[in-house]
Amino acid sequence: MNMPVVPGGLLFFGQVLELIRLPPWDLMVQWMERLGPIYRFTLFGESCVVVADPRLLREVLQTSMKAFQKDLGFTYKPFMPLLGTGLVTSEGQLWYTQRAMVSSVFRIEILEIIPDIAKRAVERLCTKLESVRNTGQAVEIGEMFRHLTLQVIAEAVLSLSPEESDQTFARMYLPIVTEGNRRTWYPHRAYLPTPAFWAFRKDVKVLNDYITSIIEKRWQLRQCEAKEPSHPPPPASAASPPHRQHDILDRILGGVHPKTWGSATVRQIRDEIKTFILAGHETSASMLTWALYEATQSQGVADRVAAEAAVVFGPDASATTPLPAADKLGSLIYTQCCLKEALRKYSVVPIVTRETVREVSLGSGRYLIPKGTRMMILIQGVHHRKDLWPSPLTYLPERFLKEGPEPFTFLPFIDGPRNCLGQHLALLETKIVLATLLQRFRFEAIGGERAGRKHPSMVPVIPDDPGLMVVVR
Ligand code: HEM
Repeated sequence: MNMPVVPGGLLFFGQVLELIRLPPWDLMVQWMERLGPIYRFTLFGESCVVVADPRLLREVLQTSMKAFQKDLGFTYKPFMPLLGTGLVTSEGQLWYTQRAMVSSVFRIEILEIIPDIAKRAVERLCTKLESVRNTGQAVEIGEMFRHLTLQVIAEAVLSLSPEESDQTFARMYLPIVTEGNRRTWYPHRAYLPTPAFWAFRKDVKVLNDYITSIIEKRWQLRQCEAKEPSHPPPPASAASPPHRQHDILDRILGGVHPKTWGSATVRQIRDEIKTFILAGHETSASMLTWALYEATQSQGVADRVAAEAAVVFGPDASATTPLPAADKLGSLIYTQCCLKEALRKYSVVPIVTRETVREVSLGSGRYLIPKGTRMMILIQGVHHRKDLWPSPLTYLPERFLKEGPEPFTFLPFIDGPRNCLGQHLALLETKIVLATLLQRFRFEAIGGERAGRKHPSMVPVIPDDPGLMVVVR
């Protein structure tokens, strides 16, 4: 393969012992600093190629993308019961059709309702924070952000109320995510018939039944509405929420022809919905957590966000102040830079993997990669390269005030045709939240230097236990 190889390692097992000691992506970045932006190592007898070079990544993610597929047997395996054949994990024609169907919903249509949903969610959080303000009581803000982002995505996708999101949905959903994370590091948990194994199966079934029932009832409701537009609304339920807006489910159902309606369509929509919710809340919560952490470390950053918020929301903005028009929200420029810099410095998703489906040559024939090779796109490596990002470990939101960045050098949402569908939603939602919080409160992180330490194994990357504890003033 004509590229540097990580030295040492055990026969067959390769570098596995080294990789479980440090956060593996931190170690891979150290290897990158020694060996360069493309190298390989061995894991359980398989060759893994790590890439952190923008030009080569353009080939992997764009120009030669057909030679690569998602690595379903490895990275995504523990989450397959949630992701199914949704957008993140589908391939070929199915991916193409589904992506075409929801692209404009995520890029344009849904963005109209996100600011109001985010505003309501952050106001609920402000009420909770008011109750601990100046008491000296510390709260774990990361957990609060996870609830907030789950409420936002659950309302945008299914019009769920915050209570349904926190109580019914979070209770069904979060144990599955927790077990999925455990299975990433202890894959045997997916095979041994322990109580956790059976609980996981039951949790997945309950969640599937719940979402299927919402989809089927909503479909029937839409059919009635189409036949009889003045039909009195049915009693409020998850299928017909009291304040049902034109949510993502409605927009997807609007594109389904009655002739194609059936259990296969329902299953596919169910997998898409589970995918949007999984892909769309922990990542955004992690970005918010790190951006807030950095604001606790620099009063200058916190004050600048607060000043920008005062201009955009009004100096005395409160729960009842309506949000300004969408174009004015675009003026939260520095706030957005803070979020982007958090994505760069902490690389919330530090790595994504692919597998070659045929032999492929990269770098104008310099590297010949055999079929079946695992490709590791080292996002954190690209974000921490000193030649691309001077002083890479320093948090400098101003970097994003300039033109750029150069293509394939800023990859929190990757790039190319399979880039993140929810990136605009995520940045819009979180800039409203961050600006509101820093305008109204001052936060102090407790725990000293430990507060900024990354959890060694969780993806998206979050602070290490006990999370980001803050006192509110
Ligand atoms: C800070 C927030 C987010 C980050 C860092 C993030 C990151 C990513 C990354 C790295 C990928 C590529 C995964 C791969 O290639 O294997 C991805 C794909 C995806 N993301 Fe996000 N994401 C975020 C928010 C969201 C939100 C809010 C949604 C909303 C539903 C979302 C939906 C998706 C979907 C559907 C895909 C698959 C796209 C495709 O393959 O066509 N993401 N995201």
